[in-house]
Amino acid sequence: MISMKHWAVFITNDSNKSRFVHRLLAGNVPELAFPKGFRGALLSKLALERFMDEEDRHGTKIITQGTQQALRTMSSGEQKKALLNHLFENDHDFIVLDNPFDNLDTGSQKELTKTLEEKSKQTIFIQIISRKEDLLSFIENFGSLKKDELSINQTLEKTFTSNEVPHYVGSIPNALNPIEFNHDILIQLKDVTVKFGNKTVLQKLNWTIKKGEFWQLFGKNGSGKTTILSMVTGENPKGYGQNLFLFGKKKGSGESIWDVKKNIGYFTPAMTDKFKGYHTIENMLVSGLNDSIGLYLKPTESQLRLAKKWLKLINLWEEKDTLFHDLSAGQKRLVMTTRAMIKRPLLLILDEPTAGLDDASAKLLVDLVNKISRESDTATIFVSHRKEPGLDPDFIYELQMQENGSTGRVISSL
Ligand SMILES: Nc1ncnc2c1ncn2[C@@H]1O[C@H](COP(=O)(O)OP(=O)(O)OP(=O)(O)O)[C@@H](O)[C@H]1O
Repeated sequence: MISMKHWAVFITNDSNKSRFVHRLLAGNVPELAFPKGFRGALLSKLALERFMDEEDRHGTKIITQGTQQALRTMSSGEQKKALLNHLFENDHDFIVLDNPFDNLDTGSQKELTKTLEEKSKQTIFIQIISRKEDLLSFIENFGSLKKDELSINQTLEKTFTSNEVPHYVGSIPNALNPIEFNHDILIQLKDVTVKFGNKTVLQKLNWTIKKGEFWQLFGKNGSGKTTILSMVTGENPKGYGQNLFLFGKKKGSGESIWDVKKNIGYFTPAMTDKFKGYHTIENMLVSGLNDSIGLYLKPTESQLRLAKKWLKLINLWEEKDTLFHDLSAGQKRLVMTTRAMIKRPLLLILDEPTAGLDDASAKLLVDLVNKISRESDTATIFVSHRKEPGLDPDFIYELQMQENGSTGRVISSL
């Protein structure tokens, strides 16, 4: 009988995680002393992405056979549960859990913890982990991955080396061409309801976002956070015919999607993961001024001067010619947040910007967002399941799931 030795492998933004996971699944990590022929499976965002692609391209339902709904339209929690059930139904000796709690609300985290605890008697788990608070309590073997090198640590304490968080230098740079908007209210939802088929997802929501306000959008998996964001960005056709006002205009009153988008800076980590281009980080920043990903026009002197100010602020000026592709995950997030902010939009939307980051990088990003909110009159919506230590929003908009759709409530933290 094989002993149930579970592992946590701590990674930082410098670790070559995907190479390591690949080696693990191929049975190529002798440090863990797994028997030959041990069969492993992977619970990760990438694994989910593959199932979604398969469904999009060939209509093949593999992990959601019991339902009509497309995997891609499910909430993160629903997707993870579907994949985990699928993995448990098949015979595996070990399962690699790549940051399993990312994108999960606290209720779903507890539920997942319980399931994993139960299953830990039959299946070996290897938790790839970047936030200390996520450690599964039944794990007693620890390693850390620096670049490609796995070191085995005797104790948990030895696994964590403190990362110094540097401070930002200077203040948030001004806009090149400030956006003219002379009203106080940016976004207003009055009794907005959204249904998919028979299912009501949002029920009579009321939300007013004013200039300069800092909001955290909070709610369980499946409560409708992504849906409400797609109403705010004007992308969701379900906004037509409702009392939805975007930057002073009623949705459907002849405004184009670009009229709305020019006022918004948007970042979600999926943008980074999918971004395959080879651009310098300087060009990446400048492209944020044109709302494009690549850079199609030669940047002007004033655009380059502005990019320099931002790069100095985030301590990446020395790296201006580095390819975006070659940055660490934490640096990429800082660049993408800055890129979303460089035009000084009226509204900055950051959708789970800290998911998958280690503690030090998450803190760095949170500090930047607090600073942006303090020093500019851009309003911010920060979506996160975690109570991010140090995040300092003015208000929380909480979606509360009810039987007939989520309702919203405002919690002031002023
Ligand atoms: N196009 C669609 N068709 C059917 N159902 C949908 C569609 N889009 C979303 N839903 C459902 O609406 C609900 C809300 O989904 P949404 O993605 O907005 O939640 P969320 O709060 O963002 O979740 P998470 O935190 O897990 O990302 C979910 O139950 C989801 O399955």
